[in-house]
Amino acid sequence: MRIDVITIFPGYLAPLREALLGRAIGAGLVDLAVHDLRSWTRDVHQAVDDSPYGGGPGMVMRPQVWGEALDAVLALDERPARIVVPTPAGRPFTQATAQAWTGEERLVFACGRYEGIDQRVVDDARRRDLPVDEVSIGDYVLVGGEVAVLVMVEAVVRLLPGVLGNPASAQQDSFSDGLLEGPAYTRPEVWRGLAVPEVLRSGNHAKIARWRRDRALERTAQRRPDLLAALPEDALDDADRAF
Ligand SMILES: N#Cc1c(-c2ccc3ccn(Cc4ccccn4)c3c2)n[nH]c1N
Repeated sequence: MRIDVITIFPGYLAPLREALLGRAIGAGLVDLAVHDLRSWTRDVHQAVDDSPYGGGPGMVMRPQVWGEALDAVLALDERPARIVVPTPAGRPFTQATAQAWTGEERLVFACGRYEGIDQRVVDDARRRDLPVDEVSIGDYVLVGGEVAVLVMVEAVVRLLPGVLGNPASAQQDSFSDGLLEGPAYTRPEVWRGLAVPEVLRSGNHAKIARWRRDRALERTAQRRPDLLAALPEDALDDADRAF
């Protein structure tokens, strides 16, 4: 997978070259290119924003600069690309989104700042039949799209074959089966008077699996009843319902 990020703060994306993601890049599982939007400005001030039509607070990012930047970056590679625009007004980015994007050959992230990017940039891409997703990572407001791109790239890349040491980790993720993950424990057996639940030390794998499922159901019911309500009919078996 090739990932391109266009931003006025390239340094914000430096963490993508660290740790697990850095190793995925080193192993050739991911190609990452970060581009400074100001490279496509033509004025001495390298202006990327202007006042909003209709008035209102803040500034809006200029369509000319973004249009030229996207055209140029898309032309760098012939692989078909999905354009991703983080925005607080976007559709929710979820584990299902991350899973779906693992099938993409290329993702091009457009990081806005100020009050966002002139809408015509997205409209123009869509009318050229380019796939464009306007997505939000959560119901709070950030200052720009860069942090959202860090989140989304990590969520997608960790699912790519060969990235995680143990692929089962991704299968047992929170959300992967529609439930939150239950509690996890490691040595020592007793810590500050708190013991690891006995069932986890029993060696009885059926009982352990049941206990873990019950804890996941319990935690999901307590913290995210919306996820429980959204589960498909056949997602819970009789043992689950008995819980
Ligand atoms: N994903 C995501 C986001 C963002 C986000 C993403 C991109 C931009 C580009 C500019 N701003 C600031 C801004 C503030 C107010 C109204 C519009 N825009 C962004 C915020 N905020 N919260 C999320 N879950």
